[in-house]
Amino acid sequence: MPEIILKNLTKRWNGFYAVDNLNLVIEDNSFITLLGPSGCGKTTTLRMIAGLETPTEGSIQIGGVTVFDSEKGINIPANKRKVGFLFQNYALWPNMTVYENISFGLKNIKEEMPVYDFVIMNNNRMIEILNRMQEFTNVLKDCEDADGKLIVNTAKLKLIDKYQISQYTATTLMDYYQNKKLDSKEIITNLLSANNKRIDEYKAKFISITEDYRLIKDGKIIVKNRKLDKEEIDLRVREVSRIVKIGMFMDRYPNELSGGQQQRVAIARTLAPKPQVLFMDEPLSNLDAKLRLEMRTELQRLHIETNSTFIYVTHDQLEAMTLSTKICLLENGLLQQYEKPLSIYEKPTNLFVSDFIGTPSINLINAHGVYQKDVFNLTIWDDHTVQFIPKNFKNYEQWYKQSLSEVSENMKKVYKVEKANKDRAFQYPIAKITEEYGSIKEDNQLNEQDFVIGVRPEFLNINDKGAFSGEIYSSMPTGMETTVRVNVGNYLLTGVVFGDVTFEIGSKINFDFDTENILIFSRKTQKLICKGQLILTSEN
Ligand SMILES: Nc1ncnc2c1ncn2[C@@H]1O[C@H](COP(=O)(O)OP(=O)(O)OP(=O)(O)O)[C@@H](O)[C@H]1O
Repeated sequence: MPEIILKNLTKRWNGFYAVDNLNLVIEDNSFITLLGPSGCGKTTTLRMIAGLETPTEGSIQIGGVTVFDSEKGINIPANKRKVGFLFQNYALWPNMTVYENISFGLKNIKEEMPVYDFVIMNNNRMIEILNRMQEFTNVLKDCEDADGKLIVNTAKLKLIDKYQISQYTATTLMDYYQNKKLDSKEIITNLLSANNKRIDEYKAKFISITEDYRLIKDGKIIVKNRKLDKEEIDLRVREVSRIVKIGMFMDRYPNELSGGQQQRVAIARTLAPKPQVLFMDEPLSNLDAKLRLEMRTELQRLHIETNSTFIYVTHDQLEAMTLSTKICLLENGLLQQYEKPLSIYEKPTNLFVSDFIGTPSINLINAHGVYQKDVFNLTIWDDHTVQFIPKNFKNYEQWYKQSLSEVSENMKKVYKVEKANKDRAFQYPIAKITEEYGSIKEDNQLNEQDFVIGVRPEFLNINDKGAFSGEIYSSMPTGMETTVRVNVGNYLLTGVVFGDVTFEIGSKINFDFDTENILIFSRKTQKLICKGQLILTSEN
């Protein structure tokens, strides 16, 4: 499956940048989620790659083929990009059976394709099956009722499923069985001679046949602009139905299926034409919570089984975390981070990413202080003096200079053209019991001594020996874990305690951060500086 390369991809509507200079390499066989809050440009990005939206600038390559290039004037339409779509409103045709819903699109395909000999292919397949006579009769015997009568539909499905054959081949095999003409030796001899006759006819026309039944002439695979054969259509329908486990519903109408089953049919319909890339725009958002979870598992399996590249749009960070090989996190049309889910969770590049990823959200704490002798000496929560000891990090001055210059580079870009939507910094949340007004520093007053500490809830370690003290503000046990909020002065911290634990509201507790996984960001540039440890030095 192909690699997708986006270069300087931009979509602009007048002064509004929906997607701004996006550069991305989507590796073969990956499962990418485009993630971000509402309006950040996810759907626009997906639609541009798929060919449903024309970018303003940039280029798109799919599998080495340039499908869009604003400078070279290339724009291959969506139906020629070999891509499949699955949207949240998957609308199956109500007047068609499941089989017809899946096969309908296949009947309309007409393109250059190799020519196969399905007669020889099916004869050989039947020979293989009949050579294992005992197994074959056992399969059919399993489908007899108490009176020894074959239940035809069940038997057909069983054969299709077990031997991965089409319904036509299954019918022929059942005819042999039901008419008691099951002298396998004789049938095999007849099938072989029919094959030899066809091969001789080909030879007379200087045509030979490959192991996978494609025809060859003058050393070249014969290719024809043709429609799919009914045998090919049936094999494809059966193959995709097996993958999404709907083989038994082929004759039902959509209104005779549950929501999850309908969604599976929609997936099968999308997979049937073998798209190079599968685009999914919030395909699970219409399903209830339980079904969503089930379908997530199905999608993960589907990705492995089909070996395709999946591009998935969601605003649900949990869905992105659990499904993707990589997350492409967008905000306000700009790429924030493109990495494996856990790397994003553990090392978010900036405050926006740290806050967007993770449930419950990360605790963000404003800090002020100086960097001396490889350590940050800081004041947090108005009156606590703490030390942040960085892990594998040196030379903050240099880091700050570099980070500031990168930000001002971006600013230059921002002001070069009018970007109506690019003039605000991310307003990160600081949890407090009561809101204060007028105390928030303006961006232009911030400097290299302003920081934000980030603590994931699982690193809040409530224990008697903890150096910090606080009070339980709320406690929400789920059985498996308890989400607890602790207040320190006017500030609130969220923690997750694993196991069946409860806390009394209002009780005094001690805590610390017993880990090297605490994050420190620059408040001025909002970028991650490094990870490290946070220890209390004194509390006034
Ligand atoms: N045709 C259009 N004309 C003008 N602006 C548009 C148009 N289509 C989309 N936008 C704007 O572009 C921005 C990005 O839209 P997009 O649909 O890509 O967001 P999204 O991240 O998919 O959001 P959601 O999760 O809400 O679907 C939005 O602010 C939207 O209002």
